[in-house]
Amino acid sequence: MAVGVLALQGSFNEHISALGRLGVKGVEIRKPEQLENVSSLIIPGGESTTMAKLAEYHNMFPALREFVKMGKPVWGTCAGLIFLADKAVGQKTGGQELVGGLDCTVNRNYFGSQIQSFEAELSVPKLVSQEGGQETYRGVFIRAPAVLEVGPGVEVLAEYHVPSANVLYSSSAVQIQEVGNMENAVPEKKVIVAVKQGNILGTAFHPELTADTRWHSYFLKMANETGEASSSSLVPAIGVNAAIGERPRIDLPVFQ
Ligand SMILES: NC(=O)CC[C@H](N)C(=O)O
Repeated sequence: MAVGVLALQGSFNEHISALGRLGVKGVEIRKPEQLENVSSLIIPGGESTTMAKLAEYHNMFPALREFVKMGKPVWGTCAGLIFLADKAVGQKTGGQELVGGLDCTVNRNYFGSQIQSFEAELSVPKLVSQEGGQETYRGVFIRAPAVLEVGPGVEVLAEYHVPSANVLYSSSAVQIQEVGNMENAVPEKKVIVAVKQGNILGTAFHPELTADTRWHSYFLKMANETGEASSSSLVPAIGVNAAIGERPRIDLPVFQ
């Protein structure tokens, strides 16, 4: 069965294109009944409050919760991670509905506003042990969330070392302050940016915006392990530098 991509708002086209590069068909999901035709689902990045309003308007929440509860593989990237978290802080007044299922607390805009978006090389040992390729993964963080706390069943797949110049003083409010004076500098802090709990995968960054398809391949293998996804999903990852002898490519965001 094809992989569903929630297509209410955000980077669903980019996910579909990344799946396409792995030879897998992504199906746009906009209505609850369309979830019956897919065995796994990607919830893209975007803006979670807007996405939640659209999901509510289209009566998607009960079907999405049911999908997660049934143990079908679901991957949330950025806003999608917020959707899947059991708890989110830093929400707009009035809050927003969440799908939940992932035993963690996220901070919606942990790293600050849009202009504080960044890219970073992440250490991803689990991903590399399964997918191969280069040791690090280049995460694109766009007004990104971070995971503040995880429950016992949640595996941490990647952490980001917040540079000591950008010290986060509060975990519940968006507050990144520049430290001009080294006397005030506090030690580098780590925050969780990729998690897995059973068949739920969450990444605070946007793998759909880079040419490195290892996270998509990782998710497809999760989906295949449940025995429900189409066998065509079993294709190797095309990680950056994965091909022997290939010169390192500059992994610019990909819009295809
Ligand atoms: N790039 C993203 O998906 C950003 C998510 C954003 N922080 C939100 O609240 O929805």
